[in-house]
Amino acid sequence: MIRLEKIDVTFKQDKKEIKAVRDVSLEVKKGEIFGIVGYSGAGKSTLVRVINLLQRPTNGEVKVRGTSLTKLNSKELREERKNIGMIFQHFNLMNQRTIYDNVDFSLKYSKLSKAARQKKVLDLLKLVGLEDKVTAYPNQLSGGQKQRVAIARALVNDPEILLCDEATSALDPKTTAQILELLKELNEKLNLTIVLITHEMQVVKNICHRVAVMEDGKVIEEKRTIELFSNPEKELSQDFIKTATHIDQALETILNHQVLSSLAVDEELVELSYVGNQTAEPLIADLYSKFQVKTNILYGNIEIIQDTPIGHLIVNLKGNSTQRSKALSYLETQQVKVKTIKQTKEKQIISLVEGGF
Ligand SMILES: Nc1ncnc2c1ncn2[C@@H]1O[C@H](COP(=O)(O)OP(=O)(O)OP(=O)(O)O)[C@@H](O)[C@H]1O
Repeated sequence: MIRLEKIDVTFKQDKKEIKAVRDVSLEVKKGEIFGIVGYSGAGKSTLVRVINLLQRPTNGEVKVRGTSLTKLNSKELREERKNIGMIFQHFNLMNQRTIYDNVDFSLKYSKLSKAARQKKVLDLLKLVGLEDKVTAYPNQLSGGQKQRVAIARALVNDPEILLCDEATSALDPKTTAQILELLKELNEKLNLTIVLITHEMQVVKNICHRVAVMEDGKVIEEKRTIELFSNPEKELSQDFIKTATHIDQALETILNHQVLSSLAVDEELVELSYVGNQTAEPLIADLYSKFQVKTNILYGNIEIIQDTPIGHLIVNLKGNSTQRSKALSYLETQQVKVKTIKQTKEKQIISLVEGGF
């Protein structure tokens, strides 16, 4: 549906060049929800605006349904853009007009009859759950409701593509979840292709099928969401995942907590992660029966991403170092990823004791 080929965007500012997007190639398939995630300044907004040529690339090709947008004249481009709706963080509604008029405005050049046009607007407002707000004004609506109006407006020309530029960033978590649910519904009902940019991995986790991670204008990792969550390769991706699974907060709490973080010589603090339907309990029971290693779970979290559970645990393993090492190897044979967070080196302690401490 969308193909970006070797896109560069360079801005010139006070004789300085800012390379906002560097050599990005991406493909988004029809009916897909594709996420672009990155910190502020990574180039996400610039890249998403390239898709409908709100931002012309300095180099590279933008193809939508096989058509090269950069080669179209302005009339052809206007026509092609009808196929691409867009919503923004701050909704961009016209405050002096009613909700009905805000949606209807985008049909200004449509060839629909008056009755068909009216039906279209009312149907869309119903689709986004605002049939009772037809005569209200934007400042009488909540943030979530305003975004619903913006979604209705973006869909008025029956586009196949919806671009979402930080569409939930101004909303509280509950409203964010409701808007994401609506986007998911529209994706399924209308087979709408959605490209969504965000700095929140939580958003990606909830609805994206695939995701690209951007840093410094480049796409540094791109894969299915489940794969990114189960096997993030780049450090930045790992950081993002930690914020979505809350494992970073858990670790901080544990490491700052004297009782939790102080380890005896036969203990080890370990992070375990696993994907799929296995649960941790039988494995943990195995660690005791097979290797006499006792496991104390300090934190546990299971995310369901596209119907697949992904588990993260922080555990304290207690046993002698040979037993612990065998237990960890065993976990790895069971497709559990193991990362030691903290251990007390026995040798160090022995040498301190021998040294008279
Ligand atoms: N019109 C412009 N002129 C000059 N520089 C720009 C322009 N638009 C964006 N930039 C710069 O390009 C870089 C990428 O900005 P962009 O807005 O695409 O990033 P982003 O990842 O969307 O960040 P944010 O979420 O904060 O908007 C930044 O350094 C920004 O300052």
